[in-house]
Amino acid sequence: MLSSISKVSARQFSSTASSAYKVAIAGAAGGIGQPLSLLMKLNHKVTDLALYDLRNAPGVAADVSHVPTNSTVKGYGPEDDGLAQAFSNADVVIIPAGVPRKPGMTRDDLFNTNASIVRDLAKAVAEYAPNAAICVISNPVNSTVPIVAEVLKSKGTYNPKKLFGVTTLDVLRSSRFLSEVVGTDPNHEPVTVVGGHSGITIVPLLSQTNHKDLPKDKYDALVHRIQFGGDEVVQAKNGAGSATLSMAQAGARFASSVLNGLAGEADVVEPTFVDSPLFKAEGVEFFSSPVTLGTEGVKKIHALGSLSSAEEEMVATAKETLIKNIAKGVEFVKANP
Ligand SMILES: NC(=O)C1=CN([C@@H]2O[C@H](COP(=O)(O)OP(=O)(O)OC[C@H]3O[C@@H](n4cnc5c(N)ncnc54)[C@H](O)[C@@H]3O)[C@@H](O)[C@H]2O)C=CC1
Ligand SMILES: O=C([O-])CC(=O)C(=O)O
Repeated sequence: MLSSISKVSARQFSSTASSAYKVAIAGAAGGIGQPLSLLMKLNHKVTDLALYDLRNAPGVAADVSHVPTNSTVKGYGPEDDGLAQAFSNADVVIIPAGVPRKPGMTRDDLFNTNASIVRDLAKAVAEYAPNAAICVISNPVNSTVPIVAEVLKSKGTYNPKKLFGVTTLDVLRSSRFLSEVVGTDPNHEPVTVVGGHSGITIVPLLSQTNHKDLPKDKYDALVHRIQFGGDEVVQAKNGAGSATLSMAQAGARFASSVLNGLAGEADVVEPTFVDSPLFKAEGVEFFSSPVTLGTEGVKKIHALGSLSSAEEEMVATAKETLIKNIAKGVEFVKANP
């Protein structure tokens, strides 16, 4: 029997439903964008792949287009209404556009540059692809997702069921790092990760795995590694950027799950950062938890389930930070519409 992770991986490239989708990627020539474009080219549900970037998207498109799957690939730059052409009629828009971290920076340090990039791309989605499911990769995700929501609200096209912050890399890392600690196959170690996508807002629910009794030192080190896994890559790349290849796999898995949901497949569940009722009463407008994906986007937002006391504490801390990160995004759009 396939484990849940294997099932998700097997479905990433499959075409079980009769479906034909246009996927647009903004930032397609970047470190994430290029391998993500390749992985989306391998997805048989994608029939039209539109690659947009400020530079070099036509080159990436020409390259990827030689892969023999049943889709057309076109690359667009900002000239000749390229953004309109790339986004128009897209079913899914994936946004990895923006600058990555260098050593010593937090994701929040990217806000000043990436906020306006994401705001402007959100305006284009509102205009050219108002029905698209939007997958936001650009950091800081805890703020860029509220930025997109705020722009879409101002344009009257906000659909909370179709806006997703991509937190899948935290899920992949959790499986991998847990399997390293316990000496198992990561394919058999699904881990639910909730909260947000930065440091202490990343909360892995290890008490819901088969390894809830890890010794405290191992547990603490594992949680820290999951929360700060991004830093490991930033430091190893030593100024040349952050995670790109593992992020491309995470982004492709998430976007493929969105497509599987749109195609009507059953039981497609991924943790993702969405407009969520879970802690709205406490002022937390967006929160990541497992979400069932369906034909209209979000079908069901799942509650967190039972938590250990350590997890309860981490969720409480995450909520405090998230409230601030979300407000920062909302205020940015209000001040800079
Ligand atoms: N959500 C997550 O888990 C993760 C998010 N990230 C974030 O993804 C973003 C991209 O990272 P990389 O691909 O490594 O960066 P990169 O610098 O290699 O690529 C970014 C691309 O975006 C393009 N770009 C910039 N402004 C644009 C605009 N207005 N329209 C279209 N394209 C534009 C650039 O030309 C470049 O090709 C960063 O913000 C990074 O922090 C990275 C890893 C994981
Ligand atoms: O660490 C970063 O800046 C990139 C990122 O979000 C990750 O790798 O999780």
